[in-house]
Amino acid sequence: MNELILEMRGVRVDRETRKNILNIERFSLARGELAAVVGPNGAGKSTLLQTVNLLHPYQGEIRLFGDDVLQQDKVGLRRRCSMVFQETLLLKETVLANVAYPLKFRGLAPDEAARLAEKTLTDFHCSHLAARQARSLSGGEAQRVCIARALVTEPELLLLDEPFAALDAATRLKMIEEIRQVAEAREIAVLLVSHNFADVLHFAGRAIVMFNGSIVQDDKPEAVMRRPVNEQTARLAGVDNIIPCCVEQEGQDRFIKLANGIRFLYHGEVSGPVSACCLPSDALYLREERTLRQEEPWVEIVGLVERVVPGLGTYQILVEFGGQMLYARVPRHYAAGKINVADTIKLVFNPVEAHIV
Ligand SMILES: Nc1ncnc2c1ncn2[C@@H]1O[C@H](COP(=O)(O)OP(=O)(O)OP(=O)(O)O)[C@@H](O)[C@H]1O
Repeated sequence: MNELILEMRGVRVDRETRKNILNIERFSLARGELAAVVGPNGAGKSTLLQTVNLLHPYQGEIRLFGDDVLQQDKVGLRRRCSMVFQETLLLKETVLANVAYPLKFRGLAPDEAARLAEKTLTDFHCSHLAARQARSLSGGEAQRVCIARALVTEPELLLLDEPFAALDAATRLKMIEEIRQVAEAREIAVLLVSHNFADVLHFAGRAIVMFNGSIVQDDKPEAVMRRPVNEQTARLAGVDNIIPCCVEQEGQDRFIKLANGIRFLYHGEVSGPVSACCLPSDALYLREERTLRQEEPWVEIVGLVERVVPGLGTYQILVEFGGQMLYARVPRHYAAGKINVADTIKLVFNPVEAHIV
């Protein structure tokens, strides 16, 4: 089994004014594992990272690098971790001095600290910024320097609290990819808080979904997207079709009923009350695009085209059926110039792709 970098058992964080800001039954992270933490505002994501970074008093057990935090020198353990925040907390000094600072703090000679800082700036493609005053940097540059400063100490655990939120999409993706490569090469375990599920899919092998201080789902990002644990998670993961539905029980069988009398046999699990049917737009096909085999239980939806949104590779078609809106992704060569607003359109899906929440 992979060496565990972080283990949490029955960890609770309370405040004077609020109990259970964090309530983690069990959680662990292995060396080199890349995990993303997602959840709505106030779910406890930052509290989780800060608690792991030993900034909050807690009840329960936290082990870092195999050691119980309460039995160990916290400074020593914290030095093996680095944390980056959404705000770029840089000192009023040069970039080089900022990146060298954590090394000097650890007692390295100034020359050696500067040498390692320069190397890290080069590794992280910002050596050209070394002599600049940190306060004069753009948001993207400053965040890049913060990441370099976090990596200069060669941490074993990197905690990233939404550091990319203010960056443009291209810079964000580039930085995420670079951090992923560095983390993989150096076997750094990473916990990344993000509100952007596309970033999560790019970066992490595991998505941790939090609500009200607790972890409600811990799975591969694609599994969270295709089989979200509840409707809110489906929205967080960007599931584009979350259609109100009801369940009809007939003997052993369960049928899902959507608008317009559309009804299909459901083979998945149903636990607790049902609010909606998640149907990713890539599970919907144009009727004409698909050769339907008799043995496959395809469900047909007839609707009216409301909008056609051009895209690279696929067009997004917004379809109205029985008062419901549905997004479908259609290959460009089927859609461009052929599907127009107010057209009647036939879509099909295989019920195995539907997921009930
Ligand atoms: N000092 C405090 N006293 C009382 N409540 C607090 C305190 N600090 C945080 N909280 C509450 O704890 C909850 C979790 O906060 P946290 O910042 O961890 O959430 P988050 O998931 O990171 O949110 P966001 O996505 O908005 O950054 C919130 O409801 C917040 O208001």
